[in-house]
This record gives sequence, structure tokens and C-alpha cells, in this order.
Amino acid sequence: MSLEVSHLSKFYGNQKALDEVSFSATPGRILGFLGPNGAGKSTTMKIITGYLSADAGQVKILGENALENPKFVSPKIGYLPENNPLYLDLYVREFLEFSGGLYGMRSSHIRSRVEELVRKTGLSTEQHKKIGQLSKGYRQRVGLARALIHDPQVVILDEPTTGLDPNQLVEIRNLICEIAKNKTLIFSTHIMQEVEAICHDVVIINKGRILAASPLSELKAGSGQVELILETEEELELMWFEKLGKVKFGSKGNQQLVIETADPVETRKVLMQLIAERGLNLNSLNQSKKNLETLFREITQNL
Ligand SMILES: Nc1ncnc2c1ncn2[C@@H]1O[C@H](COP(=O)(O)OP(=O)(O)OP(=O)(O)O)[C@@H](O)[C@H]1O
Repeated sequence: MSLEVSHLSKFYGNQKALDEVSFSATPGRILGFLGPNGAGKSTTMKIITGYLSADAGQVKILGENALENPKFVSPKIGYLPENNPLYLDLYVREFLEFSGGLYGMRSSHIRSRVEELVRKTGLSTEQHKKIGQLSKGYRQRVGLARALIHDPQVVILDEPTTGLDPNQLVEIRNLICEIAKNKTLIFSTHIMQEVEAICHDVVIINKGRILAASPLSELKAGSGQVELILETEEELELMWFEKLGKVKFGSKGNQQLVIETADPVETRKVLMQLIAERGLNLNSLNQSKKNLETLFREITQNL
């Protein structure tokens, strides 16, 4: 483990923002840190990166106690905060060179690293502009390049893809995958498809408590539920399907019904009988594992 968070607690006044938060992250595996607004994601990330103190608990980075030894740990961490603070009056390259200087890197090393990151983060066309002249997506890339300038082993990105257009989203996701090949990478996001697309591990936090921490595949398999998605020519009524017994109805459109079941074979059989009895015209009946979005809602809303 290159990052271990144990029993972290944090109060803001009387409010307990983090309550015994524990999880760990491994090099080469991307960890998606998920939670509704106000769940405690940024607070956790700020404590890991040393921007905020904890009231209790421990953070170990590369085996070192991060909360007690910030000088050892800070060069090992790259952090993109949620609001991506940048110096708008500086030119892109100037800012990145300045950031490298803060880590005590040699000038020749800084120059080659800036060159490499400008290319990797897709900043080539914008590199001679002032940061204040850049669009949000390009500012986000500058923030990412800044977080990576000193080649840290642990990378913490707080909502790195917020506000990006669909093309930029794909590029930044690809970049995250590339960075993570030989680093420990955690990022927070509200986009579930993003997590399904690129994460190996998932941590779900709500109201300051960890509700799930596991490989994504285990989380999805562990629910034991599958969805049957029924589509017909006719408008559907829920009461027609009462005979299905122990199932849960998910979303319902006019001609579509999502049925959650632990026994898809039996449910499918009864469903086909009901369709035949009613003389409904079946457009499709598909089966899928529950997606992360459904699981996330269930876990965080305690459904
Ligand atoms: N500086 C602060 N002072 C007081 N309360 C704070 C402060 N920062 C955060 N909080 C509170 O702590 C809780 C957790 O906030 P945090 O920013 O960590 O959540 P988050 O999961 O990052 O949310 P979001 O997804 O909306 O960014 C919230 O209730 C928030 O209002």
C-alpha cells in the first residue's frame, strides 16, 4: 500500500465532517473517490495532502506518517484541488517553471519536465498564453501539469474533469490512465460513467462515513442483483406485474420498465407469461448487471 488512511476524523466547529474514515490505495490501480455533495471528499483529500489538520486518525504515505512528517511527504504528493488555484497573470510555462522551483528542482530538469508535461496534457497550442486567457478546460490541464511537475508517486485529483467538454473529458481520462500506470492515483468525481470507465477501486463516502471500499468489480458483483429492461409497444402499468413477486421496480418510462431481481431466470419466465396473457407486443427484454449509478444511489440513500 502506498497510501493508507486510518480512522480519520475531522470536526468543523460542532459538525463532524469525517467520522473514522479508513481506506487504502495501491500503485497502478486508479481509485475513484465518490460521494454526494458535502460527503467529505475534499476534506479527506486536503488532510491527505497536508492542507488541513485532522482531529484524529492517521495517514501513511509510502509507509511514512504523513500527518507528523509533512516535509518528507509533500514532495511525494501531487495535488489538484477542487477550485484549481492558479496565478492568472503568469504565462503557462512560467507558472509551471515557478511550480517546479518550489520543489527545489534544478532548472535543466524543470525545463525538460515542463516540455514533457505541456505535451502530455495537450497544452502545446496554449503554452505561450497567460493563464488568465485560457478556457476552463485548459486551466484544468495547467492544474494537472502543476500537480505532476515534480513527478510525485501519489497523485490526488479533486474533481479533475469538472467543466470539461466531451472531447476534453476523454483526453483527460486517458491522461489519468497513463499517469496511474506507475503511480498511486485517487480522484473524486460525480460522474459514475467515468468511474466505470477507468477505475479499478471505488471508495464511497457519505456524511463523513465510508460506506463502501472495494474493487469496482466486487462492488458490482456483490449486489447479487441484475436488471431486466422491458420495452413494449404499449404503455405499461406497474400493477400488471404484481405477480412477479420478490422484485423491485426501477425506473419506469411509458413503454419501458426496469425490474431488479436476484433470480433473473424465474423473473424472466413469469414476465414472458404476463406479456403473453396481456397480449403485449414486446420490443425488447434485456438483462444487465446493476450499473454503478444505481448502486451509488442505493448505497448513499440507503435504499
Ligand atoms: N472550511 C469549512 N468550514 C466549515 N464547514 C466546512 C468547511 N469545509 C467543508 N465544510 C463542511 O464539511 C462537509 C464536507 O465538505 P467537503 O467539502 O469535504 O465535501 P465534498 O464531498 O468534497 O463535497 P462536494 O462534492 O460538494 O465538493 C460539508 O458539510 C461542508 O459544508
